[in-house]
Amino acid sequence: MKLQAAIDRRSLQETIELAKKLDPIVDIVEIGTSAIKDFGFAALKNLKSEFHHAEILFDIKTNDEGDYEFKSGYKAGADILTVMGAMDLSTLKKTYQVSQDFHRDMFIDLMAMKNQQIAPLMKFNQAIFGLHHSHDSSSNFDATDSVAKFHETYPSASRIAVAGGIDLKSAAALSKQNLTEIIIVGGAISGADDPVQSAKKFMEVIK
Ligand SMILES: O=C([C@H](O)CO)[C@H](O)[C@H](O)COP(=O)(O)O
Repeated sequence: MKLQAAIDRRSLQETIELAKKLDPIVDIVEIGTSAIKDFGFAALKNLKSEFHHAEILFDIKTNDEGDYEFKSGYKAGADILTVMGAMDLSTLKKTYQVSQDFHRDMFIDLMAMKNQQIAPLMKFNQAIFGLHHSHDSSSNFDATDSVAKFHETYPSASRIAVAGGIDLKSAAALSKQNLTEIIIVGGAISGADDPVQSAKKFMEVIK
């Protein structure tokens, strides 16, 4: 299982400094949606060249203009880009085509989608399917249960990621369950007093 550490709601300088500190420790560093919106690709495009170990994901949550946004994101250095699964299928076809052309990864964010709405997305068989509990939701999220239900319905989806308030306990449970390729941890790492130590603890729990 891989650890993706998400950096959200920080200044540009803090985002870049923390990304570089996390690079040697985690598998994927996520530049969160807030940073993409606040600063844009132009401010972040040199980051990848300063990385030595981790992959970099820009959480752009594409809704439309799939071709343009994905080409821009990969050219800015992303290894992985995100698109919202609930959007028009033509947008996902375009983002998938661009990801294949660039030989990089597409992450389909399944936020707020019902299990049965997801079936048409299975044709994107090399994509990462992200079970993502909304930051704004007040409902509880059982990550292992969501993964189990998704796997039962879509056994062919081999690349599963999960996000939304993941803590050490749920990381350990997901690791034991052994169905998830990537766990995404935001606040529990980037909001910790010592994000590097916190990331190390998550790595210990999942390896
Ligand atoms: O993608 C995210 C969210 O939509 C805000 O942009 C977060 O990075 C993701 O949910 C992980 O963060 P935590 O829920 O704080 O672990």
